[in-house]
Amino acid sequence: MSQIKIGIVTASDRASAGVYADISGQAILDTLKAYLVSAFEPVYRCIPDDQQGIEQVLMELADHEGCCLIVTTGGTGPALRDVTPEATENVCEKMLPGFGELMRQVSLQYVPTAILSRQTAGIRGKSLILNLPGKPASIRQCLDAVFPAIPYCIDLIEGPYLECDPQVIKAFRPKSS
Ligand SMILES: Nc1ncnc2c1ncn2[C@@H]1O[C@H](COP(=O)(O)OP(=O)(O)OP(=O)(O)O)[C@@H](O)[C@H]1O
Ligand SMILES: Nc1nc2c(c(=O)[nH]1)N[C@H]1C(S)=C(S)[C@@H](COP(=O)(O)O)O[C@H]1N2
Repeated sequence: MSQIKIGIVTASDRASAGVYADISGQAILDTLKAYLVSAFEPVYRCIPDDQQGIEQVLMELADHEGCCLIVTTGGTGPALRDVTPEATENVCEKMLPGFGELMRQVSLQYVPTAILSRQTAGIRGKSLILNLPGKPASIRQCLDAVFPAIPYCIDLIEGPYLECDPQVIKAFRPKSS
């Protein structure tokens, strides 16, 4: 059986320069480890908020590393250097706007500034790319909301079968008739 690979991409000028530790990238890894019973290999990158650089990393993780899921953090807001959604749209063939809609809706329970995130998701080949905000606290809040739909989405794009720990998160797969 081939190894399940999941990409974690932190887009942050300061984290990539070592000004602060990348707590959000680590939070994504910790959350995925808590959710998944399936063994997976994380493929991690921490890079500046540069659109071309983000696009290159997303393409590398999707096309060469074969990640079935790539979770990004940071660069989703309105600041001049926030370009992660643009990079995501540029490399994806299909967008899945429902992910961003649900994450913003849930995030509003925590912060009124949730509406400032342009976070989205899309498909490149057999990879699902998902944007999360940069704030460490947002990682679990957003993933708890959307992760139940992710294993089935990966089934639909012919990726590996992701098995979750039902005590932690319940994956939803519609019954086949
Ligand atoms: N990867 C991260 N690890 C730890 N803290 C983060 C991370 N990203 C953001 N934060 C925290 O959230 C705050 C607001 O996020 P902001 O969007 O400004 O970060 P950023 O995108 O990393 O910024 P920049 O790219 O300008 O360095 C930051 O000041 C920092 O305290
Ligand atoms: N769940 C959650 N969503 C959130 C936040 C948060 O703290 N928690 N921060 C918001 C803020 S303050 C901003 S500016 C936007 C974009 O953040 P980013 O540019 O770091 O991606 O995400 C928003 N979404």
